[in-house]
Order: sequence, then C-alpha cells, then structure tokens
Amino acid sequence: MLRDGALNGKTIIVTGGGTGLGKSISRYLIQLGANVTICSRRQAVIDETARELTEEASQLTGAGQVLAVACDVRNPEQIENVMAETIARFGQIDGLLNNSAGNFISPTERLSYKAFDTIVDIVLRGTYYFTLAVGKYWIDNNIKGTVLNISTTYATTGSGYVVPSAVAKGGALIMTKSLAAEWGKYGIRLNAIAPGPFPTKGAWDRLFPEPLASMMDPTSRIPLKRVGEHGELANLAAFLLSDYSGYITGESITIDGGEVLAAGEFSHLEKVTNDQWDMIEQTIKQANKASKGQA
Ligand SMILES: CCCCCCCCC/C=C/C(=O)SCCNC(=O)CCNC(=O)[C@H](O)C(C)(C)COP(=O)(O)OP(=O)(O)OC[C@H]1O[C@@H](n2cnc3c(N)ncnc32)[C@H](O)[C@@H]1OP(=O)(O)O
Ligand SMILES: NC(=O)C1=CN([C@@H]2O[C@H](COP(=O)(O)OP(=O)(O)OC[C@H]3O[C@@H](n4cnc5c(N)ncnc54)[C@H](OP(=O)(O)O)[C@@H]3O)[C@@H](O)[C@H]2O)C=CC1
Repeated sequence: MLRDGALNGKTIIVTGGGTGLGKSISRYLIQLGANVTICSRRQAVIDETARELTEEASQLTGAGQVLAVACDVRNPEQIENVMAETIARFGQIDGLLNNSAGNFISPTERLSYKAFDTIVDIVLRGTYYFTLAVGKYWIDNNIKGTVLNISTTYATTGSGYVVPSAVAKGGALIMTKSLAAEWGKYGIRLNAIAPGPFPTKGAWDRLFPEPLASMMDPTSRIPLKRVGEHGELANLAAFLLSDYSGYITGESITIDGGEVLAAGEFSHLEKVTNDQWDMIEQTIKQANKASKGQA
C-alpha cells in the first residue's frame, strides 16, 4: 500500500517478531526501508526469522536490516537490553510494535491463579513495561515516536473462554488511549489494531484446536466470509507506524471482515430464502392492515 522507501530511516522494535503476524509485519516494514529489531523469548526462533528476512531483503533495493535480540517482555532489564542493542546497531528507536501475546481457550473456572497471571503478565504487563521504557527514552531524547499495539476485537466487546486475554487486551487498549492523551504534547502517538481471525500457528494451536476446528467454521459469522490475509494487516500496521498517519492517535482500528457486526440483532438472517422473505413480507403486510382495521 505504501510507496517504496516510506519507512526509510525509521527503526522499529517488533515484540514477538519471530513468528506469525509479528513476522509478517516485520517483513513488510523491512521492505519499506525500516530497520527492525525482532525480539521474543526463544533465541533460536528469532535468529532463524532474522536469517530468513535478511536473505529476502538482500534481493530488494532499499530494504532495511533486521536484528534479533532475545527478550521476555515481562522483564524490564531484558527490555532495556533490546533498546540498548537497537540503538547501538541502528542509532535510535522510532517505533514500537507491541505484538507479543500469550493466550489459550479455556472455561475460566478451570484456570489456576498462575494460568491467569501468565496471560495477563505477557499481554498487559509486557505492553506497559515496553511502552514505558521506550516512552521515557523518547521524551528524554525529544523523539516523536510511535507505538502500535496489536489488540483484539474482544478488547471492547469482551469474550468468554479467553477472559485473561480479554482483561489484558482491554487494559492495553485503555493505556493506548490514555497515553495518547498524555504524551501527545511530546509528539508521541499511540494506536491499536483490533484484528479478527488471521491464521497463525500460535493462535490456531491454542484457540482453534481439535475438536473445535471440526465443530465450527470460523468464517461463517464473518460478513466477508473469509479469514484475514497477513498482507492486509501488514498494510494497516505499516501505515499506522508511518508518518502518513501523523494526525491519528489514541485510535483502535478494527480489521476483521465485519466479524464484530455479528452482534447486530438481525445480521444473521442470511439463511432466510427469497421464498421465505416473500412469505414474511405478506405476513407483515397483513399485520399492518390488521393494525389499521383493514383486515
Ligand atoms: C475461531 C478461530 C480462532 C480465531 C482467533 C481469533 C482471534 C483471537 C485473538 C487473540 C489471539 C492471541 O492472543 S493468539 C496468541 C497465541 N500465541 C501464544 O499464546 C504464544 C505464547 N504462548 C505460550 O507460550 C503458552 O501458550 C503460554 C501458556 C501462554 C505461556 O507458556 P509458559 O511456558 O510461560 O507457561 P506454562 O508454565 O506452560 O503455563 C502457565 C500456566 O498456564 C496453565 N495452562 C497452560 N495452558 C492451559 C490450558 N490450555 N488450560 C488451562 N491452563 C493452562 C499451566 O498449567 C500453568 O499453570 P499451573 O498449572 O498453575 O502452573
Ligand atoms: N492470529 C490472530 O487471529 C489474532 C492475533 N492477535 C494478536 O496478534 C498478535 C500475534 O499473534 P499471532 O501471530 O497470532 O501468534 P504467535 O503465537 O505467532 O505470536 C505471539 C508471539 O509472542 C511471543 N511471546 C510470547 N510470550 C512472550 C514473552 N513473555 N516475551 C516476549 N515475547 C513473547 C512469542 O514468541 P516466544 O514464544 O519466542 O516468546 C510469539 O512470537 C498477538 O498480540 C495476538 O494477541 C489478535 C487477534 C487475532
């Protein structure tokens, strides 16, 4: 979507950049000229992704570079190490994509305290630790940086069976809006993306395992009748991390093929046939007449 070189000179940290959506977004940011630091807990995974993305970038003109630094986003010292290594390699930090997450589907009453803590700590604590560290650095150095948080649609609607994730994503979303209000005076922008289903191994293994996968078609309640493509999400993420979105802050943009609209009272009536609509129309018109005393 963006023109070549749209992110030239920018350095962006992508948490969870070794797999899934973080990897796909990192690939596109690099194509657009950004230098990207990917980080997550598993060094071998981010090393392999860095090798792959470096190889791809070598085939392109004007692509950025990639650095892999291991980090658990629940650990402030490791976050500060990612920042120091990024600054040492690329000079400064301009953007932060909070994409790391933990999640699994479960009835809430089956969760231990530790299970609940694990999800909330990765998603909420990890997001505010990283944002706080990078925000302080930007304020101290007069850098007009940009944060993008990967949220979910259920951060605003709520959802059963993923309650720790909903609690944490909801908290991260309100942080996005709150800090956008507070740090706007420094030129720092914070936005969020709320994706619907975009197939990744990480999400599908934990949210859509058997027998669920055989029991339901995740596209059936999506108005566009399909899951998302990684490139579609990467386009939106690159735009929100770029200067082209310079007047957007505190916003959450939903990209879900219309899935959240399923809450609309009558939006599920697509199974009604034309013959049935004829019948329904006649029935309603009879009722209209009756109410006017014409029946
Ligand atoms: C419709 C289509 C879809 C479409 C999808 C629609 C969109 C969904 C939107 C959101 C999507 C996402 O976030 S997708 C992101 C998915 N990716 C990830 O989750 C990647 C990272 N995840 C992980 O590493 C693991 O899954 C996770 C458990 C979170 C963390 O691993 P750790 O090694 O740190 O922790 P562990 O020690 O294994 O587990 C911590 C505690 O959690 C408990 N625990 C772990 N799994 C459990 C389970 N299934 N049920 C109960 N409890 C569980 C353990 O027993 C431990 O508690 P005790 O027994 O008390 O010790
Ligand atoms: N796929 C989908 O349909 C949707 C996804 N999302 C969101 O998109 C984002 C990416 O998810 P997706 O790509 O699907 O799944 P992945 O499992 O591929 O991505 C999650 C990433 O988070 C990293 N991570 C987990 N725990 C930590 C930690 N403590 N510290 C640092 N990194 C960590 C993992 O790496 P490692 O294990 O090496 O640490 C992994 O790379 C998440 O925020 C998710 O909530 C939102 C809506 C829908």
